Amino acid sequence: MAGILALFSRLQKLSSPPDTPTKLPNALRFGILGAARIAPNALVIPAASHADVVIAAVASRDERKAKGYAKKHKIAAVYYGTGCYQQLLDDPTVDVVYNPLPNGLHYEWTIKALNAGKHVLLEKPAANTSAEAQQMVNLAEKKGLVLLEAVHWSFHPAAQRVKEIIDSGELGKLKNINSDFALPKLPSGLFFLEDDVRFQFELGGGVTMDMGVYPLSAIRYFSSSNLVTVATATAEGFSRDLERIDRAMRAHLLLESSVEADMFIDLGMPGWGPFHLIPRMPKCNLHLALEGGTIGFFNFIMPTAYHSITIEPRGQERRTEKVYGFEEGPGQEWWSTYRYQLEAFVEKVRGRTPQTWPASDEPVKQMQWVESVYAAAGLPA
Ligand SMILES: NC(=O)C1=CN([C@@H]2O[C@H](COP(=O)(O)OP(=O)(O)OC[C@H]3O[C@@H](n4cnc5c(N)ncnc54)[C@H](OP(=O)(O)O)[C@@H]3O)[C@@H](O)[C@H]2O)C=CC1
Ligand SMILES: O=C1OC[C@@H](O)[C@H](O)[C@H]1O
Repeated sequence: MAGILALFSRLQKLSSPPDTPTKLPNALRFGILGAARIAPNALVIPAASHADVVIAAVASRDERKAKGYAKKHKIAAVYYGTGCYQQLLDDPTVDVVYNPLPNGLHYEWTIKALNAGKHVLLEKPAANTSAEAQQMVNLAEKKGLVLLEAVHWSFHPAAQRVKEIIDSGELGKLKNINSDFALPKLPSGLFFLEDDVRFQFELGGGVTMDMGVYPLSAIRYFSSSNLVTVATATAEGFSRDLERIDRAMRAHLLLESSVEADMFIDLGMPGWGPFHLIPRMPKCNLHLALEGGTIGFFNFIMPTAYHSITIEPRGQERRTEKVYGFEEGPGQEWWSTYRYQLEAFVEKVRGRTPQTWPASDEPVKQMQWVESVYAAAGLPA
């Protein structure tokens, strides 16, 4: 019962932070490119509990959408119509650009934002290709600006606790990683409709671009290993663009230090039973096999709502951990992965040392791995 009450309390605080400090006079001013669905959860709500972040501007191609979004989220400056994204970049009062545009536009608008002298919080995946990602990383470095690909889950204390257990050596050497992230196809189209940006090739669609980034980054993070090769990859095409867009992907990866990994991702798992009418449960699991036992990490992508870390040393009793905060470090148990990520991002922009920070070539590796999966599956990058 106490667990259920704690869960509801966290969920309530996730959408409505209990701590909304007065903003600092010189707080960082963020501008959002596009009235994207993800921006409220990934930035606007987390910003409410950060004294050093103001959501100052939004740009949307559609005037009504722009004004409605700005009103709903209390954003003072609104740009709309043709050229609105560039107008936001030209706004001298904007310090940081949040780029949640469709994947295929990440490169263009991040390069433009960096050239306009803005720091960039960039939605995943960073770009269309690893060559583009490399150019973005190089430009940010040259300009002395912060560029972060929003791989938010790795900022959460639960993810870091799992890594700590692996690195402690308690269970010996890591041998195998299995990672699933899959959502059901629902008759109502509750998750993704067929015209979603995720299914459009020209906009950088495909499940490996969209969801693949999570298992692939997790495999890299927990193994601390580079990719040797994608041994096999099998795609299931999206019905309207079978040859170019993957709705689901299964891949088997061989890594350095003899670690092997499997990933399964799906943007719309068909239901089961008569006429596939019974929806499947969403999947979001990590399973790690080590020489001396296993670790299961359930819900590694949205751990704030609920997660569990199950450690099973061979021949010994299983134990379960749940980690909603750092023993020493920033955070509250209701902080979302996005809030932990924002904390680190602001620390970096302010020239302080964040609790954690990815290596600067992470977005490049990310795209190399995505490219390798597509190549192995015989699909165009
Ligand atoms: N970190 C996370 O947990 C998540 C990350 N994402 C990432 O965020 C990004 C956006 O996803 P999501 O919010 O679901 O997408 P949406 O479709 O809701 O938003 C994308 C925005 O891009 C703008 N846009 C510009 N050009 C186009 C175009 N040709 N077609 C469609 N939209 C266009 C639109 O803004 P406007 O019309 O207002 O100008 C639109 O609102 C993706 O990169 C995705 O991978 C998504 C979900 C979760
Ligand atoms: O967190 C997520 O879940 C569903 C995906 O389609 C989305 O883009 C991703 O970031």
